[in-house]
Amino acid sequence: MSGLRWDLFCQVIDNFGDIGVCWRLAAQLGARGHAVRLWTDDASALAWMAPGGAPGVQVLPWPAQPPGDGPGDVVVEAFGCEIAPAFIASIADAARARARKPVWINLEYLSAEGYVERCHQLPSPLGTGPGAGLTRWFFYPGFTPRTGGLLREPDLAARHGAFDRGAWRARHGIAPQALAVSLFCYEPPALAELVRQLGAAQHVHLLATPGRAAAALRAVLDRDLPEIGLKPSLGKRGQLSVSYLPACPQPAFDEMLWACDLNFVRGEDSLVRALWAGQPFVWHIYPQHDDAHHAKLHAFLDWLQAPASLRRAHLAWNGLAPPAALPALQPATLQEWRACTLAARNRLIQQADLLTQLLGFAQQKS
Ligand SMILES: Cc1cn([C@H]2C[C@H](O)[C@@H](COP(=O)(O)OP(=O)(O)O[C@H]3O[C@@H](C)[C@H](O)[C@@H](O)[C@H]3O)O2)c(=O)[nH]c1=O
Repeated sequence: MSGLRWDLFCQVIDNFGDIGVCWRLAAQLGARGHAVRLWTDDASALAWMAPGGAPGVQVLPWPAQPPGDGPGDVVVEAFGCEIAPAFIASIADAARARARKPVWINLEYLSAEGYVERCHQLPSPLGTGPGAGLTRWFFYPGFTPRTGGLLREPDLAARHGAFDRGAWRARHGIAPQALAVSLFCYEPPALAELVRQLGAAQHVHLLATPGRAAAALRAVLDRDLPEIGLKPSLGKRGQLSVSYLPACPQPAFDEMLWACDLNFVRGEDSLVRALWAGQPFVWHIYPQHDDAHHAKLHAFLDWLQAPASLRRAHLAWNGLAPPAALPALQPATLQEWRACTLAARNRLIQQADLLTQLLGFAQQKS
């Protein structure tokens, strides 16, 4: 299906995942010949995440009024954001006037929990208000064939295959024998434990992403671990090399995950990218006040078929077990984690990607 007009709505709660996922979706729609209006209340992160924009994608401020030409063929509210009643009324008008009714979709957060399969593609008919008579459809990303799948560009494997890992590492000053570890996290309780471990090993290069991860690392190094000598070069026992990276565009962020031997990722989008990268990873899940993220983390680890040491690492990293539960990062352990990631990636590659499924769904419901 090509040439549809899409309105994609994104409210940024905090961090970068809301806009990060919406941008990937918008850019992929644009690449497949669709026209996208990405409406957001905070486009600031796109300045570094997508500085060049993308063909077919227009980024617009959150609308006070619906656009003069009415809604697109497909309207997507990402992550339960609520569009204005006036826009909903314009969907209702278009549904009456047009031969092809707009399809209204609520794109949900990613989870491996069982409710996702049960709720994926369920309708939510509106009985009252400006949208009375309309149906909004729930679309759930997920890890299994009975969900909406994950975002995966058609050329991702080819780009990954053509990636020059050695050149990337040399450009970033990583010694050939070093264990390169990327750090994208919130404030993990076991960060000091990780840094202590890495500082006691030989040839480790830690790459800290900007923002909360870099701040958390700096705090740990200043407060808890002043004894760890940080040197710009590797080679001496007990020395840890640290690079503080600048914010980079999404494709460069992906390359960092491909280049490292172990990735610490967080939230939603970088978790998916870590799976595609095929390297060992540890996920810092977005914490929720009611601890709902505990069940979500366990469901993901079950789906991942995480070996015991990887499960322990996740529990320690997310504060569900004491920091000392973080396993030693021996080569055999990392090898086991890599095998687990690759097996998971193989399972996922058999399934249709999110955009293909979303296009099919929109076609079916229009
Ligand atoms: C550090 C960095 C990140 N990124 C991108 C990668 C991702 O698209 C995005 C980060 O998003 P995530 O990995 O999802 O992590 P996050 O923690 O930033 O986002 C989170 O925000 C919360 C509000 C949501 O509820 C969470 O589910 C989650 O999405 O930033 C870059 O492109 N360049 C960079 O240099």
